Amino acid sequence: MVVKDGTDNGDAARPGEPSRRRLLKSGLALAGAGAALVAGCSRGVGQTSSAEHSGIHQRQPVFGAHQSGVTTPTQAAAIVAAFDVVGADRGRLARLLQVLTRRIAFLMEGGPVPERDPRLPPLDSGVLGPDVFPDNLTVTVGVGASLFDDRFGLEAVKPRQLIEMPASPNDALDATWCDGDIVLQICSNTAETNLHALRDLIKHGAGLMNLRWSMDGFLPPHTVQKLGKDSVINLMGFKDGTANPDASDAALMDRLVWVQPDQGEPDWAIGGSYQVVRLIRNFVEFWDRTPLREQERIFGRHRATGAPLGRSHEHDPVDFSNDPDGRITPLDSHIRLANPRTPGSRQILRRGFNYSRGMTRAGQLDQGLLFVCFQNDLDDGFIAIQRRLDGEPLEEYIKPFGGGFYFVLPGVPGPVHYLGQSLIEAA
Ligand SMILES: C=CC1=C(C)c2cc3[nH]c(cc4nc(cc5[nH]c(cc1n2)c(C)c5CCC(=O)O)C(CCC(=O)O)=C4C)c(C)c3C=C
Ligand SMILES: [Fe+2]
Repeated sequence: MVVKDGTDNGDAARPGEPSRRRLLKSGLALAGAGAALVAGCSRGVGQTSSAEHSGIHQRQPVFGAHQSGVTTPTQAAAIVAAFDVVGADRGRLARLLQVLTRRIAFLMEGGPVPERDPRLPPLDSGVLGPDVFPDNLTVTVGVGASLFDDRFGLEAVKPRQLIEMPASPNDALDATWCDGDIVLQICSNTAETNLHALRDLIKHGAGLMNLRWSMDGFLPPHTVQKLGKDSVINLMGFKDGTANPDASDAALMDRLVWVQPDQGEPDWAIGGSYQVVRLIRNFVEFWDRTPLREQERIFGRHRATGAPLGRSHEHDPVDFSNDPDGRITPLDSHIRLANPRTPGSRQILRRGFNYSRGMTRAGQLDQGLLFVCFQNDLDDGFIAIQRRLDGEPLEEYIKPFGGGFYFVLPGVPGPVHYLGQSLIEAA
């Protein structure tokens, strides 16, 4: 069967896809795949096939007040990719946002890939096979400060605190790894699903956006998807995320993460969030030669348990009031500077990943942290925390070299809308 699909290669954009018909079809396809798996092997009650076990059918919501991928429990794999918009035409920018919405909806919902005339390029890269499974995919779209320069007439509707990421004293920022008009945070259960999504979005965005930089991230699979408990293990061997605010608490997320009507932000931005991405190299060979006690004093937590120094369990409360001189937890430890537990110190929602990309020319491992965090107040959130961290002992072991500040667009209310529609219509 040859089906003509609305790709960006000459066909009109169709915001709001996938259609009900496609959803029904994909549901049938998934049901069929499940039946085939059940039929294909004899399993006892309670046993699951490897496909079911791997969560390929897991699906996150496409529509809602907020985009998925911010408060969603962290997936095991990620790509953060930044793009520059081609040209200086607001109509084309709207078209790009429509195309992205349509493709992201398809990729997150999954379904069979239509065949088409083999004289044309195939509709899909094929790297996942003939059916696209959702695999817990989220694609979260943010915009950088550069989108609000004079190209698209959006200057007057820029989020109040959105600026290009300034360099902190320990940074060695490389411009080719920084900023971008648009950022896509692609997360799912597997690196393959993310690569497939990125290739699809690059293909359909061709002529409308160009890739600027891209970084793959991962987490140890056994540390993710423990509902409500977000700590994972970073490449310095420490539990990361322990003190994160509870992302399943909607009222707390409204207070800390999602932009609210009383914040003086443009109306279109309500329901969005400020996102910070930092590409931070870890000098892991040097770290691995550092005594454990020193490592623990640098972070202010025990490595094996994640417990605060002097305590036994990861989620034991942190209390600096009985340790004013830093005898237990050094005053310049990472957690004490990041969150001194004084009135006015504000929490952020961290959602980072590890990265590893081989070795440097100097023969060292090139590993680090793809740091990501969200907040509804950038000045009181990341910027205030980073200022307190400037000069911390951890700096001897890390070197931030890229990333950016972005604004995550509000969610898409339903199938007839598209990402960033409120922004385009506010201009
Ligand atoms: C400016 C924000 C932060 C940057 C940049 C950052 C880099 C960074 N962090 C770790 C490892 C850990 N961080 C931990 C806690 C922690 N980190 C930040 C902020 C930044 N970290 C905050 C706000 C907190 C929470 C503090 C608290 O409330 O107690 C921890 C401890 C465990 C945890 O709570 O997550 C670790 C470990 C690395 C390796 C790193 C850069 C490479
Ligand atoms: Fe940290």
